[in-house]
Amino acid sequence: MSEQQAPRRIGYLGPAGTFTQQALRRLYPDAEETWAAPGVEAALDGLRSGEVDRAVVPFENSIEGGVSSTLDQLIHGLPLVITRETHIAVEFALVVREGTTREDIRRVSTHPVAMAQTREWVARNLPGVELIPESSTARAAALVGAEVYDAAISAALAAEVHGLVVLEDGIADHRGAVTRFVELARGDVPPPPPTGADTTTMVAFIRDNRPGALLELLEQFAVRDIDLFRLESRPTGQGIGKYCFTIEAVGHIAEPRLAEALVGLKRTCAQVRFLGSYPRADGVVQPVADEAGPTAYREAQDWVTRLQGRA
Ligand SMILES: O=C(O)C(=O)C[C@]1(C(=O)O)C=C[C@@H](O)C=C1
Repeated sequence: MSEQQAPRRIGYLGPAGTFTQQALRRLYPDAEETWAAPGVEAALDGLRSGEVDRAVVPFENSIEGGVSSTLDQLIHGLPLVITRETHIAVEFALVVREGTTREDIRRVSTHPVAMAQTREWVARNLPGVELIPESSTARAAALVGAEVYDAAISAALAAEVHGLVVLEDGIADHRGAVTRFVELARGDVPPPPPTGADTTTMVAFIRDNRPGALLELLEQFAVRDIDLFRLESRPTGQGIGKYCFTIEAVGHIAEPRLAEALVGLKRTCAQVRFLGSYPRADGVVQPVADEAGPTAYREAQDWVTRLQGRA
């Protein structure tokens, strides 16, 4: 079996009981060797150093948008690529030590993305409590067990894992929130074959900030009939106003239109980082106009080749 089919060891954002662990179980129902990393950065460091062969981390939340801690780790450092994704419905519970009542709660902890999704509920139901961010919802739960906090906002599963009880269930501000998780591999792993329902993720650093620079970048996709479904700017860390763009497009690098768009980006941007082509979790196939399909590209390329007198 190739390395791509059978990764040996898989890292994930731990400890046990995170939503990320649920994503890992969905992606690897029979995983034998897993490693609960203490944070996204540690999980990706472990992947880069070869300690694990794949890492599963949160990437985007339907309420909060891109998970900055993950995006920022992918922008710099040894290249990593996304090879798969999955969506998990996030349902939060307020978990406490046995015997704790609402009146006892002073300090509540959770992951910042979970905090953003439950802030209104907390303000309404636990006015005046102190909210403290932790590296994951399950770590917050573990620290409730260790009596560092009075309550955590986590998956109900985390209560079970860390010897706590659920005081309130279904506490989200917005029903139906979903988090998208990705499986990452080291940058030399080739993309999985195209399925017809694929996503390509990349990061572009524009050369200099001038009028029309972003439009020029977007043109690479527009003229090739490529649908973009997420465009997010992140600071490069190189000074105020220095940003790069995370771009997510419908299609696979094996398709000529996507490959050409990447050629265009590479020519016109200061730097481009390819973050993978992989199957969409929802399997939705978006139709491609005839003139942007592989046959049109092949015919046009053959025509140019003939004109060049090379065929
Ligand atoms: O802390 C966890 O349990 C995670 O898996 C992380 C994470 C995230 O980063 O978005 C996952 C889902 C929820 O939206 C909140 C937190």
